[in-house]
Amino acid sequence: MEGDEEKLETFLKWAANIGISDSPRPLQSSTQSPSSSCLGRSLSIAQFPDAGGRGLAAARDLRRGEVILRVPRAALLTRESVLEDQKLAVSVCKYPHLSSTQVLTVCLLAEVGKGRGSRWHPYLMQLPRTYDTLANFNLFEIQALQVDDAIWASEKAISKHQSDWKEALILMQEVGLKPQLLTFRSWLWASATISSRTLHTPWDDAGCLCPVGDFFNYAAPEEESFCSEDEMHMVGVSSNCSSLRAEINTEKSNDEQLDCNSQRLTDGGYEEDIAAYCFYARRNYKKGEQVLLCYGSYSNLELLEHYGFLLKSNPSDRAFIQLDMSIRSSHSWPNDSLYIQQDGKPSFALLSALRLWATAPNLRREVGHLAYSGSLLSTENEVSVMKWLSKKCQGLLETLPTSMEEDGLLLDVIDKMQNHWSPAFGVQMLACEGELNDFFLANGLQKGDVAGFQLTTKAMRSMQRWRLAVEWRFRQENKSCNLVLY
Ligand SMILES: C[S@@+](CC[C@H](N)C(=O)[O-])C[C@H]1O[C@@H](n2cnc3c(N)ncnc32)[C@H](O)[C@@H]1O
Repeated sequence: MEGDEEKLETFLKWAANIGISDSPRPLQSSTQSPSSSCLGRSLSIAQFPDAGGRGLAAARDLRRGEVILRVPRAALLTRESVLEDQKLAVSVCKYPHLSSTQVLTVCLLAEVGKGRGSRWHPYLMQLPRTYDTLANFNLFEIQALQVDDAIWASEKAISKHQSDWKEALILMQEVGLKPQLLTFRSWLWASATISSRTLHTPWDDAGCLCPVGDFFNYAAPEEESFCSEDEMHMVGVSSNCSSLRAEINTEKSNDEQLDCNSQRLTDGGYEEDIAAYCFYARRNYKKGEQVLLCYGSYSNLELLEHYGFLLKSNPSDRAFIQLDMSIRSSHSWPNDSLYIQQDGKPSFALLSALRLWATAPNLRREVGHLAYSGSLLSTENEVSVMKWLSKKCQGLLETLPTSMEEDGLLLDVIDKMQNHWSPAFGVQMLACEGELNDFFLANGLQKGDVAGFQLTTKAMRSMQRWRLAVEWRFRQENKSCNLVLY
């Protein structure tokens, strides 16, 4: 059996043979000699323990806008490419009510079922075995999120996956998937692979699995970058970016080309004219730095739901607060625009809505245009809005079962348990005994088990998801505290 390193080596060789390349210039197939890896000219594989684990590093200094990876269409795993298998295609046609994503999920499982017979076998072999997306959370891990909205989002994610699986089961049985691939567990694995790794394609809204292109870890969009929710996300890289693309041809000088490319609006997209997925450096990188991709703008809860991680510092993160009917009926902002930002400031819409609500009803029409354009209405109005917000956040913090300090301590304890157990932090453990006990109970363990580092792989994975839940609520509490201070 191949180890992880051998699997990766086999995969990179396969990728080179199929035409995936990080060469700054397109390779001519006639002059191309077989290579042992598709990487090494612009990118290399590296480990980034605090920023996504396995990822891509700059193999040399990279300039913003330069092409760093091309993945030909033939390498992409899509519904279309898998359904070249006629038997599978005939079966899929019988179930037109299944969504494109459900069909891609079945396609992925069908390829896994082919084993070495799959043309993507080396790619499939190095995919993660497990995921930490919300749908994979158990009851204990979901409860650890503490905030109702987040608990509800997790339950919704699980029931959606269950109903998708049940609907697709008949197709999976018809195509003769092996019993272990018919299980809900396998469905969850395939769905999480698709949710966290697919890229947008202009011809299929289910997107594609893009070998090597899916090694890029995530960076949140920066304000000055052009990446926006509509333009790009892991399942939504701009479909029109080929029209913005500077030509990758040999006529232009390198510098001219780079200047053009730096005007690009996205850092990746499928390019029809060369039939390849192309990736560009979104900024300058020094050799060895991690090269990141913006999958889109996501709150931490959305990142958890679709990708199974969250960011310590996320400009798109938000905390929602419950608004009474009287507030909701006094403005016309959409509900999802009313939140507290990462820095604890109310969003533009929330502040505007509260300013209107704090105005006497008979005066609202008169000052409406000022409130909607973001203007302060009066000092008195502003003070009452801020007092209301502060009270609301304080109330929210008080309703949570744990305080921010306790959660900070708990995160510290979990980190130590994940790394090296030491009796020295037994005192700390006592402070978070309640939830720690619940973790041990949920995993059928005795507290003593951790002392000898005998936690099972399953318990370690559960601990990782529990940590994500605690960190998520800690960051929510942090926003509310910041607002109180603000
Ligand atoms: C497209 S894959 C990126 C490559 C992945 N690290 C791998 O080893 O195959 C996306 C996954 O990488 C991880 N990831 C990406 N960016 C991350 C980040 N900034 N912090 C933590 N995890 C990240 C998450 O597990 C996410 O679901």
